[in-house]
Amino acid sequence: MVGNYFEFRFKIEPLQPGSEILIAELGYLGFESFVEEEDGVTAYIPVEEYEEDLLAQVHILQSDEVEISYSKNEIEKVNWNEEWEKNFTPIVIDDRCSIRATFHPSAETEYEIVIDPKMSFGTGHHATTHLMIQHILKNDFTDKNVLDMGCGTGVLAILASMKGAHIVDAIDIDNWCYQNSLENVERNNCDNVSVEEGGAELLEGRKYHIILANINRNILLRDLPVYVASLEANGELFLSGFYEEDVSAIRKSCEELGLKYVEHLERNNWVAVKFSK
Ligand SMILES: C[S@@+](CC[C@H](N)C(=O)[O-])C[C@H]1O[C@@H](n2cnc3c(N)ncnc32)[C@H](O)[C@@H]1O
Repeated sequence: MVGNYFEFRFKIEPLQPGSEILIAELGYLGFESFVEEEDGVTAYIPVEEYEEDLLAQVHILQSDEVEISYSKNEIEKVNWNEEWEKNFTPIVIDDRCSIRATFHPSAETEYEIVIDPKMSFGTGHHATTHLMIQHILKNDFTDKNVLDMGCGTGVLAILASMKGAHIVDAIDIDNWCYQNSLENVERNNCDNVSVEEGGAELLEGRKYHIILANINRNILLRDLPVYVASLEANGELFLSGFYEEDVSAIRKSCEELGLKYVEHLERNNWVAVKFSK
C-alpha cells in the first residue's frame, strides 16, 4: 500500500456515537484506515479514490445532532499495520464469538477467531460484520456448502467453517483482501476454506446451501441474479452492507428472483437480511 493518500482529520462533538457512524460511512466510500483520536477520527483514502463531492454522500455530516469539522492533507504513505495495531481492540459478539488479533490475549468463548486485519474490512467492529456474525451464530451450518462473497479479512468464512460447514469458498475482488483472507484462514486452521480473487464471474456452475454477502447496495443489486442462480433449492442467502431504508429495494429484487424474505437484524441503521429459496 504505497502511493499518496488524503488524510482527513475530523473533529466530532459528541464523540460517540458520531465517531462510530462516521467510520462506518467512510468505510463504504473507500476510506481505508482510521485512527481514533481523543476528539475525533483521522481517516485515510488513496488520492485516486477521492472525488471532490465524495463527502456529500456522508449522512452524518448533515446531522443536526453531531457537529463535525474537518481538515484535509495530502500525505505520502502510512504504516498501516502499525495504525491497526494501535486501534484494533478485541470484540465479543453475543457472548459466543470473539475476534482478536494475534497480539491480544485469548478470550474464553465458544468460537475464537484470530485475525490480522491489515487493511481489509472485517474486524467485527463494523455493524454489518457484527450483524452477519449474529446471523451465522443463529443458523445451522453443519455440513453445508457455503460461499462468503466479499470476504474482506475472511472472518465470516472462518466462523462458517468453525460452525461445521462442509466446505467454504471465500471470494474477494480486492487482491489485498484475498491475501489477507488466505493468511487468516491458515492462522485459524480452517482447512476446508478456499480463498479466491474475483467477483460473481467465478460462480458459474457452482451451487451453495448458504451464501453470505456483505458488500454494498449497488453491487448486491447488480450481482443478485448470479448469487440466486448459485443457491441450492431451500438454500439461504444473507445480505448486508446497506441501510434499513434500502431493505425494500433489496427485498423486491430478491422476491422477483424467487426468494422469500425471512428476517433482518439492525444495528446503527445498518441491516443484515436473511432470505430463503
Ligand atoms: C463490507 S466488506 C465485508 C468484509 C467481510 N465479509 C465482513 O463481513 O466484514 C466488502 C468486501 O467486498 C469486496 N467486494 C467489493 N466488490 C466486490 C465484488 N463485486 N465481488 C466480490 N467482492 C467484492 C470488498 O473488497 C470488501 O472486502
